[in-house]
Amino acid sequence: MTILIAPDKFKGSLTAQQVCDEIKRALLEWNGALNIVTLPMADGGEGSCELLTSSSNGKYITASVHDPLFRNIDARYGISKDNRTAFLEMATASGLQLLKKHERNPMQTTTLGIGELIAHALDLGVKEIILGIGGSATNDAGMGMAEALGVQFLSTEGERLKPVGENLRYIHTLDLTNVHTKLSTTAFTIFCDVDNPLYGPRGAAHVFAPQKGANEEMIQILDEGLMHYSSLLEKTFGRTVNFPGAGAGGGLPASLKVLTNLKVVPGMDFIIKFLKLDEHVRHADIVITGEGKVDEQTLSGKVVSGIARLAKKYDKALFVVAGTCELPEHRLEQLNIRKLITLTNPNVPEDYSMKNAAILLNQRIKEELVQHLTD
Ligand SMILES: O=C(O)[C@H](O)CO
Repeated sequence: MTILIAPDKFKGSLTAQQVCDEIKRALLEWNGALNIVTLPMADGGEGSCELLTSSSNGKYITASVHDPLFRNIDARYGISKDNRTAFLEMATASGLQLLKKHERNPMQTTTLGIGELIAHALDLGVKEIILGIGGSATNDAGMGMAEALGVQFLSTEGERLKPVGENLRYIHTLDLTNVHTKLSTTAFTIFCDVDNPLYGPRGAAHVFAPQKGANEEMIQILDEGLMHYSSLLEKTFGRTVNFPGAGAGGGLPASLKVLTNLKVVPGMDFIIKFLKLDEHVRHADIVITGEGKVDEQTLSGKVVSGIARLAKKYDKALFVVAGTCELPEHRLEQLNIRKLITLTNPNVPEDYSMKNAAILLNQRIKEELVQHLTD
């Protein structure tokens, strides 16, 4: 029997690799003859750069860049073994996790750092850049990133503007004289965690700026800035930049769209294709996936729903392991799960379950999954 184990991380307690290892150990303790394939997963968000780098037998490169508040930090990206492809995650250089809560302010934050990482990879001579965006602290529509790649943003008076969200509304001209020469010859793919447009009620400012520290007044200013920048880019380059996904990462895809030959794809679809997951699921008899918390978000393009889609396509029995499940039974039906196994229990405090997730996982697999397979 071939069993595929392809879970996401259990955020705050186990990495995807640890979840794989624990499930595998429990199953082999039951039956050492099982053929087990483990594939630690990510959905395009946190952990994707590691996933893509390790599945390409790649290595990591560290560069000194600027964080969202222009402070120096070291950030890393992956590069494939053949040095052809670089794998970057926006959040490593421009992410919310780099700021303390009181520092969050999308009027003053920049994507300069992720642009510097891109420039570093271009200087190394990669032919392809794959960039995961989301979890950002910014709403500058990629202005900082573009500046790191050689664009200068000028005001009506011809003065250089600092690349932060607040200044989008003041951009009058883009000076492209010193734009990085490799931008036009390098393939760019962005994978996004959301499909929001650049501006408007579902745009970057209205939907994501509040979590980055914006109040109502800032949201209005940022949204107007995005609208202004969008029409300037359309006039200058003749390309539409208010497309689905342009509102991800504080609007960064808008700038990349006009500077490169950009492809924008949903994160999970990209990972499924990159890891050839179709093949793995097709060859398995049983598929096990999971994540820390199964909830409404699980149903919209996360690892569990992506794997569930494939299990359904190839008619494979699907088992889901979760720290907790907050979805009612009828919402779970669409995932077509043979059995859902949860680690938490109403009588046990959540932090106990989080701390002891590895032990609990081993126990539950033996008690519930093995039991089910034996029956
Ligand atoms: O970074 C952000 O703005 C959100 O994660 C949506 O992409």
